[in-house]
Amino acid sequence: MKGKLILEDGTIFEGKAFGYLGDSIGEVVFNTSMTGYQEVLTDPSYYGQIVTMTYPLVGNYGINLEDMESNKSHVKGFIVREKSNDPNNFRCEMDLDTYLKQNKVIGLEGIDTRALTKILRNNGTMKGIITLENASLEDVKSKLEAFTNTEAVRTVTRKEIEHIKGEGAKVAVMDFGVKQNILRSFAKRNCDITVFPATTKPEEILGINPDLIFLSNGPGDPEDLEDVIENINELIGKKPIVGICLGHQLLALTLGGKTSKLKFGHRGGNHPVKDLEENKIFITSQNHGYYVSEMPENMEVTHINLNDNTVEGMRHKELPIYSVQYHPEACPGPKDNDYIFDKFLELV
Ligand SMILES: NC(=O)CC[C@H](N)C(=O)O
Repeated sequence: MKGKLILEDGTIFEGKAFGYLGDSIGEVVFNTSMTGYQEVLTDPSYYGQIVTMTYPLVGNYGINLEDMESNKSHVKGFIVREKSNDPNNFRCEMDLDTYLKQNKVIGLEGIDTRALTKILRNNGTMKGIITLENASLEDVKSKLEAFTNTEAVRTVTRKEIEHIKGEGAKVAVMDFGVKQNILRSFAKRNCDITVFPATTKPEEILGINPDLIFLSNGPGDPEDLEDVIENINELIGKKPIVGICLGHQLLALTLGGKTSKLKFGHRGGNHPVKDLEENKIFITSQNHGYYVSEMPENMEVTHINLNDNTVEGMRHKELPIYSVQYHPEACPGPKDNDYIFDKFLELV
C-alpha cells in the first residue's frame, strides 16, 4: 500500500507503508546507527517521534525478544530506505514488519532517507505525518499544529513500583522512560534496585533509605516537567544523585541551569565525547534533542561533545551529584562507556 510522509514545511516523500497501517503524527528525527534498530524502536525516549534510519538496509537480522529496551515500541513511525524481507540470524524470532504490526507502529519504506536527513539537518527537526490518505495540505497542517508531546514522560513511566533484588548498593531509580540496559547495568553490579513511577513524591523515595538515586532517560522537553523538578529539588543534598540524558537535563534545571533544543539532535552510535576527568575520548551512543545550554553555577563540566562542544556530563562542586547526557548503557552503540556506572557507584 502506498504511503506518504508529509513534513511541516510541505515537503512530501512517497513510499510503501508496512507494519501497522494507520496514519501517525510525530516529530521527525534521524538516527545514524548502522545496527540496533530494535533498541531504537523500544527506547521509551523516542515516544512521540517518527524515526528515520540513515543506514540504507534495515531489518536484515530480524527481531529477537532478548534485546528489547522496554516491553513495546514507542516510536510514532519508522522510516527506512530498504526493508529486508528475508531476515536471517540465529536469534531472529520475527521480522520487522510483524513486530511493527504487533506494536501498532506504521513503517514507510522506499524513502530517500539521505535526502530526508539532509532536509532535517539543514532546516532542523520538524513535525510530520505518515498518511495513507489523500488528505489536503490544509488538513495536514492543522493536524500537525495540534500535535504536542508534553505528556510523554507520564505516558511511558511505570505505573507501579518494581523491585529487582540484589545484595549490593540500594539504588532508587526514577523511571521517566528508563531503558532496560540501565537496569541491567546496575543489576550486573549486584545493586538492589527499586524503580519508582516518575511522579513519586520525594518522601516515598527517601522512605526506602537508598544509597543512590538515579534519574533516568526519557522522552520530551525537560522544561515540561515542573512537578518532577520540584520533587528532585527536595532530594538534593539528602542522598547521592546521578542521572543519564533526561535525568541529566532535569538535574541541570533543578540546580539553576538552562536547557535548549538542538537544531537536529544527536541520535546515533558514534558521537565522540571527551571525558575531561579521565582525559580520554570515547565513542558514545546518543539520543537527545535537548541539551544543557547554561550550566548551573555549582556544577562543573566533566564531558564535552567533540562534534559541537555541547555539555555531555557534569559534576557538583561539593555534593555527590554527577550526570551524563549520552548513553553509557549503549544499546544500541558502543559498550566502552560502561565504566560510568562504576563512577556512579563510587558516590555511594
Ligand atoms: N534519551 C533521553 O533521555 C532524551 C532526553 C530528552 N527527551 C531529549 O530529547 O533531549
